[in-house]
Amino acid sequence: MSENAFELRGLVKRFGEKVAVNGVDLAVPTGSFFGLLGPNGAGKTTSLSMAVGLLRPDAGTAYVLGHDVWRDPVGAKQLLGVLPDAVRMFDRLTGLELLTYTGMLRGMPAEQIATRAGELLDVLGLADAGSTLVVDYSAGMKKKIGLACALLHGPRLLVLDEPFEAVDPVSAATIRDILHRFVGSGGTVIFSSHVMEVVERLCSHVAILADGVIKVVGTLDEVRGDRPLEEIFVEQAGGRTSLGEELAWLK
Ligand SMILES: Nc1ncnc2c1ncn2[C@@H]1O[C@H](COP(=O)(O)OP(=O)(O)OP(=O)(O)O)[C@@H](O)[C@H]1O
Repeated sequence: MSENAFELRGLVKRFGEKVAVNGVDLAVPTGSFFGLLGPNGAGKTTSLSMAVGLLRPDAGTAYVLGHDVWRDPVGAKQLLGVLPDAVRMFDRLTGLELLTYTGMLRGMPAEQIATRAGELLDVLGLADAGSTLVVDYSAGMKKKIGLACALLHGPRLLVLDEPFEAVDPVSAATIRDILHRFVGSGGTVIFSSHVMEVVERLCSHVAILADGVIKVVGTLDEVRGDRPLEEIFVEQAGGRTSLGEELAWLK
């Protein structure tokens, strides 16, 4: 097995004049719980979208357990579970229908789809919402059904864009348990987040992305040293903009 579950080499993406991602290199060791941090607009979603085959890069390559995502998409995607950011789902389906459809697209046997879909809906607290249209789900429920879709086929690498955003604390604890079990069984997780506590609590490795480049990367202990992770983040992300006279009227 490849030493790195996930490898990005020289990823670049421009939108017109804007260079959103400016040569991202990242190696995610197999079995790691990897947090990708960065301020708003840093290029996290753009990098992860290119890395999982959802957005074509202008340059660079992405490998999932040795499979080139763009040259061998079938090989890569069999091993990959993805929770995209703005979850683009077929939301006129119920939760159960969406899982069933996802399983069929994956070529899974009907019986296996039914068993796993039922278990996922149960564990994620969506059993009662199994017959509700996804379009009528709350933001947190959409996140959870997106995660269920990512897990259904039993991937070996999970790439999750802000999986804890909008999720209540009980569900967040369940998701943490699921991800811990996944990593414990040899899987690899990479997720983006703005929440330092979540990253410090969960991650073995961390990278900070700002202005479309990786500023710092390593094990959690290597990156934070003896300082709070938030301090490193603020430093790498360009520091705080302090208020002068601006918004003085906001009294
Ligand atoms: N489709 C697009 N068209 C034009 N510009 C885009 C597009 N997608 C992203 N961008 C720009 O690329 C930059 C990086 O955006 P991206 O969504 O990757 O950031 P992010 O780190 O995920 O931010 P956030 O934490 O706010 O979700 C931003 O300046 C954004 O405006």
